[in-house]
Amino acid sequence: MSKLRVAVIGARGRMGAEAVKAVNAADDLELVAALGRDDKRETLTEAGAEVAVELTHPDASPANVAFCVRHGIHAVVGTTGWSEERLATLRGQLADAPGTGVLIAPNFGIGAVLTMRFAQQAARFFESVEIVELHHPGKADAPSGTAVRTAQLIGEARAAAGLPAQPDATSSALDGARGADVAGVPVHAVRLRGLVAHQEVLFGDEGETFTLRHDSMNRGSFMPGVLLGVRRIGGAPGLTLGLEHFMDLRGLDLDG
Ligand SMILES: NC(=O)C1=CN([C@@H]2O[C@H](COP(=O)(O)OP(=O)(O)OC[C@H]3O[C@@H](n4cnc5c(N)ncnc54)[C@H](O)[C@@H]3O)[C@@H](O)[C@H]2O)C=CC1
Ligand SMILES: O=C(O)C1=N[C@H](C(=O)O)C[C@H](O)C1
Repeated sequence: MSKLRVAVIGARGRMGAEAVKAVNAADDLELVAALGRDDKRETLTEAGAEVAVELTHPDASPANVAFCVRHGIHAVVGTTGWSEERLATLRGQLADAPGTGVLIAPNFGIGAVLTMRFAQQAARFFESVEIVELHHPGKADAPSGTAVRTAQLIGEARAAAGLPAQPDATSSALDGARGADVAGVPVHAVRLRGLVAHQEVLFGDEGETFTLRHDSMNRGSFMPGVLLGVRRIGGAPGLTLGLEHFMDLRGLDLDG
């Protein structure tokens, strides 16, 4: 059986280095290119990459992915910062590249995907909800892509259930004290030496609170999700948003 030819873009970064190790350790995958910031994108085509894992910086990711799509290379993207505008541009690029697949996953951690799903399911039952994401101090963006996606999913679930905006009597606050408003959900970002990637979703209502927490203790935690994406993306043309689409979530279906 021939091996799937995989490239890693951002290969010398924290996540990219881990992805290089994971691809090298997989019997069914062959690492054909490992690109750093100064390498030409043409290295991907010269190496005959079939799938590229993209783990760079929000400012660099759209151009890297556009190159892949133009050359029929499937992309598994973990980089954050994919705004609606950037996604719309990518959808246009994919329309001209039938057969090419791009997975954009805010978080490759299985527990993080489940946290998002459970938060979506719990959202309609509580008056209040806030998100606290906690990361290493080297992280470029805030709030995290995972927190933004979680807040969007909660906001959609609250709207679908007809819930009003959350009550909040704050009339005097220092800038930032109530976090960033994402889809009506306050999101707070902590940056602390010693942390890797963590998130709490706090729900509250009369007399009770309910907290979902996920912790990635190391970047190896993301690799089963990266490899799942690499193996599945060739069979999923177009844009896939979120690793959950490649996971069997039967029994965790969203109703309504
Ligand atoms: N989806 C997920 O599960 C995860 C996503 N991430 C995201 O992945 C991205 C990278 O995170 P880290 O590895 O921690 O960052 P990092 O800063 O350690 O690594 C990024 C690497 O990309 C390189 N780079 C920048 N521009 C480039 C370009 N145009 N071409 C090739 N390489 C380029 C940098 O030189 C650096 O080596 C961030 O957006 C982060 O939020 C991080 C962890 C998990
Ligand atoms: O930069 C990180 O480290 C992480 N980035 C992703 C995000 O922004 O959600 C995923 C995870 O939180 C780790």
